[in-house]
Amino acid sequence: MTTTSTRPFRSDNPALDNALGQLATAVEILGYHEGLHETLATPRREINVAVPLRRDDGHVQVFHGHRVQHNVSRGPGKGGLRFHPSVDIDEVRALAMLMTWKCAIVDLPFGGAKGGIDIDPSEHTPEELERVTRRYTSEIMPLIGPTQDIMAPDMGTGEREMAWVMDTYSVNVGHTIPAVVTGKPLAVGGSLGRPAATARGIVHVTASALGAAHEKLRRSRVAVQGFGKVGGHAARIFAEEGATVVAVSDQFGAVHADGGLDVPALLAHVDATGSVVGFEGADPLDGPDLLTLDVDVLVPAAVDGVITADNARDVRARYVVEGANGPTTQEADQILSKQGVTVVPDILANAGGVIVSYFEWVQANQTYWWTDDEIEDRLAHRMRSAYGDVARRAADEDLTLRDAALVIGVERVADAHKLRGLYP
Ligand SMILES: NC(=O)C1=CN([C@@H]2O[C@H](COP(=O)(O)OP(=O)(O)OC[C@H]3O[C@@H](n4cnc5c(N)ncnc54)[C@H](OP(=O)(O)O)[C@@H]3O)[C@@H](O)[C@H]2O)C=CC1
Ligand SMILES: O=C(O)CCC(=O)C(=O)O
Repeated sequence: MTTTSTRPFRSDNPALDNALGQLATAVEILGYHEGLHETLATPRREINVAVPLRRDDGHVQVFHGHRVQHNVSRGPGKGGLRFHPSVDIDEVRALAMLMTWKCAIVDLPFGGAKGGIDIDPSEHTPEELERVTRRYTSEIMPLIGPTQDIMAPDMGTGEREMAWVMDTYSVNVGHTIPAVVTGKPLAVGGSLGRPAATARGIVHVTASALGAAHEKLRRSRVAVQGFGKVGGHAARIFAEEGATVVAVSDQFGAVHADGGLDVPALLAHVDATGSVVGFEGADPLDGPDLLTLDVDVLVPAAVDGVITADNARDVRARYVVEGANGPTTQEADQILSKQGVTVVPDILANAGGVIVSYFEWVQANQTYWWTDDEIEDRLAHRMRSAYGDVARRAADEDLTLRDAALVIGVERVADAHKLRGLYP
């Protein structure tokens, strides 16, 4: 199903326009009226804050921070904090909307939220990043909390930043509140399994998608764009599960080995040098060329908007499993669908992270900690059953996996609004 140029709720920002376009598609399939569409398209709460930073050399630079709670009808807002120079309010709105559908698809008692600061972490010392993180947290204090809005890592942030968020919030409240943020270090109430959870979930849904076509993960050839928290763990776990990881990339370039990369050696190379580039035993490749390699599975796990109308026809992978949020434009999605490429959409494929964040929040609220096996089994169950729900809906209604996932997520959120009395 396509959306028309006359659809309501558009944006000049490509990421937000894409997210609004996806919502419009779901609304059209579900036959919702415009008032409900507008409710679902409109962020519930937003805060924009100035984040002045005293640099180590004494001068002051002001960054811009945002936190958007797109929807809270199913529970508190949930979603990551991004540090990237491209962050603006519209990008954060788009990412918050994706979180709403994602949490609903995997049936978590959360709404969707996201935050970000327009800062390039690679240009700052840990001391500067700590001051920025703490100032941002103080500025958005009125909006966040363990029953209001719970942060987690996203691009450019990690366990370290989450510990600073938790500490700043707790110091302001007067006692330690681990459940205000997930993706924390284990020593301050983090959960086993969270660092690799998004990647593990990606591997589970890839196995499910291949399995549905009687194909095996261990016979598949995989390319991964991005080698950070999602892409790095994904490449490692794919290789551990017996798949052949033929290429990976980061912002500096890509490496390719037709017979398969030695992923542990590559991880060690990145630890030592800061990039995949220059890894011995692999050929250099231009970053964008990774997207059009002849592989079974392509995992975009870096930035948004990388598969577009310009390169979608050149994609030779049979499965695109979206580790990143919003890596495929709507036009590209339609091209891939016509080419018979199975796209496992972001809101399903990368939900493993927020699932284990939910487990972390539950554990923090109970102050009782689960084992690795308990977390892994529960993650596997949720990912595989969500994949089953989406695949069944797609088959029953002749939809792509993306449209089926959107329809399930949007419907669950709309049902919550209806049950709470907003709509007859
Ligand atoms: N972290 C999580 O739990 C979740 C993350 N996501 C999504 O996954 C994506 C990646 O997030 P995450 O791994 O956490 O972020 P990280 O910051 O940990 O890693 C990002 C990676 O992308 C690379 N990169 C940046 N720009 C490009 C580019 N133009 N081409 C190729 N690679 C590039 C970076 O390269 P370099 O190392 O050189 O900087 C880095 O390897 C984002 O879209 C995020 O929203 C989704 C669900 C959960
Ligand atoms: O773990 C979380 O709460 C959210 C992770 C995230 O930002 C995402 O799934 O995009």
